[in-house]
Amino acid sequence: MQNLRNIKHVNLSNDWAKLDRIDYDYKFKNGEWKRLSRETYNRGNGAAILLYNSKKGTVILTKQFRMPVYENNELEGMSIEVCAGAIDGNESPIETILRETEEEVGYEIDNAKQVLTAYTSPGALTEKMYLFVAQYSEEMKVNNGGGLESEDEEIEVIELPFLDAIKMIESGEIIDAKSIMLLQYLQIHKLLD
Ligand SMILES: Nc1nc2c(ncn2[C@@H]2O[C@H](COP(=O)(O)OP(=O)(O)O[C@H]3O[C@H](CO)[C@@H](O)[C@H](O)[C@@H]3O)[C@@H](O)[C@H]2O)c(=O)[nH]1
Ligand SMILES: [Mg+2]
Repeated sequence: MQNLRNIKHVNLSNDWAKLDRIDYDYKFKNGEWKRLSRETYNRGNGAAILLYNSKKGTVILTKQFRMPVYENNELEGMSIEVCAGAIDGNESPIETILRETEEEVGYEIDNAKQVLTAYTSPGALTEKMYLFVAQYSEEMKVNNGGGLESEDEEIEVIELPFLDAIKMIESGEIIDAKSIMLLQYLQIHKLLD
């Protein structure tokens, strides 16, 4: 890029994920160069999916404790979200989401459609989320979900009417961005009544 030079990464933390301070020269539109720094947290990319059943008018969501939500004093840390997970190693987003759908909510789905991609917090995170939707039915249920014990996950699976989920966005019970985006995607495209 012609307006960027001398990029230097200074690692601040390298534990579960990586936090770097990235120093760089940035050229403003008026031609002035200035040295800037931005802290950038890298925990990889992620994939999320909203399962819906257009015959029953229902969706599948999850509920779990999220420490960052607790830390920000919201809903005792409990977060209602679509099924989601971090993309491991060489996985593709679709491979991740099929695996997470089975682990977290217990469905083996045969078709998932990627409908959106979104940076969840572009001022701070490198994370890009690949967002999917898929139809589910009873026959696709293969286990009770709940997440992996080996990863200390404790995920409640919730099946509820789509319209109730939409109301929960308005009431502030659903406050997770990727989940709001996917529920509104179904609403905009009228995939459920
Ligand atoms: N030790 C440790 N373990 C962690 C940490 N962060 C996450 N984990 C473990 O890693 C697992 C990750 O589970 P996933 O299902 O793969 O990811 P997720 O937590 O659901 O995150 C998804 O949603 C996030 C929020 O939108 C996304 O940021 C993320 O990319 C992903 O899509 C968690 O259950 C937890 O056991 C951490 O800081 N330390
Ligand atoms: Mg998850």
